[in-house]
Amino acid sequence: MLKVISIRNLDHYFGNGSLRKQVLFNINLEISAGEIVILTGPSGSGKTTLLNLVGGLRAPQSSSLRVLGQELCGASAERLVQARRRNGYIFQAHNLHGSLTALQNVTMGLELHPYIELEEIQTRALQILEQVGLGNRLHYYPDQLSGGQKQRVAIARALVSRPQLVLADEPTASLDSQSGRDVVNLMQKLAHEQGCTILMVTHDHRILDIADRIVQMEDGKLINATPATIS
Ligand SMILES: Nc1ncnc2c1ncn2[C@@H]1O[C@H](COP(=O)(O)OP(=O)(O)OP(=O)(O)O)[C@@H](O)[C@H]1O
Repeated sequence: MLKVISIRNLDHYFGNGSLRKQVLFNINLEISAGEIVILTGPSGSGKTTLLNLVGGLRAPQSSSLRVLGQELCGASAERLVQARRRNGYIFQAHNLHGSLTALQNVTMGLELHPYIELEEIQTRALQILEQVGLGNRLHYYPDQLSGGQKQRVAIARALVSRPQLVLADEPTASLDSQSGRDVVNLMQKLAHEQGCTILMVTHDHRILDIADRIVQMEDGKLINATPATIS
């Protein structure tokens, strides 16, 4: 099966000289198309660093990190930007633009894709906002939406370009348990419909069941990679 993510012997360091500190140690991980993988572990264990490397938000320093067939180790800044644009991102703090409506925030997710016609952009944005249950909130600004609704806009924005890979960092952290559950159910449903792969960092034990596989990190190392059903 096609490997969407393939990481071999990956180390990562922050800082220089005497401040240089290793935060990832010999990471090996493969994720197949359509898998939902949760990355969990204690604070400071390196989860966000790994997610950011996979997303091209940081440059990998050594060994091999292939995402959607492209090697990111040694890639130019321009190649990393291109790699970033192919993925969908969902963050804890949703990162919506406060001065744009729900609809405008979602269309922005498509405007980076110059080959998609304006009319198609509008159609897809309306359709996905309907799918996330916000068809009646299209012209609301983030301030006028609840935490869960904002996060649903963020999901719509991440998925509207139908990316093959979605990276999510603590997408439920700011939500109450019901909203958190709704948000991950929605991610799971849309990902299955679109056939996309999800790599999600979370501390939230209430949502581990949506994963096909749970990967545990500790002190910069992967300590297991169990099927979700066993955990
Ligand atoms: N920009 C940076 N510069 C220097 N050190 C960093 C930087 N970002 C992270 N670190 C260090 O790297 C280690 C891993 O951090 P990371 O944020 O990846 O952990 P995490 O598992 O995602 O933690 P949390 O669950 O608290 O978000 C920590 O020791 C952290 O202090």
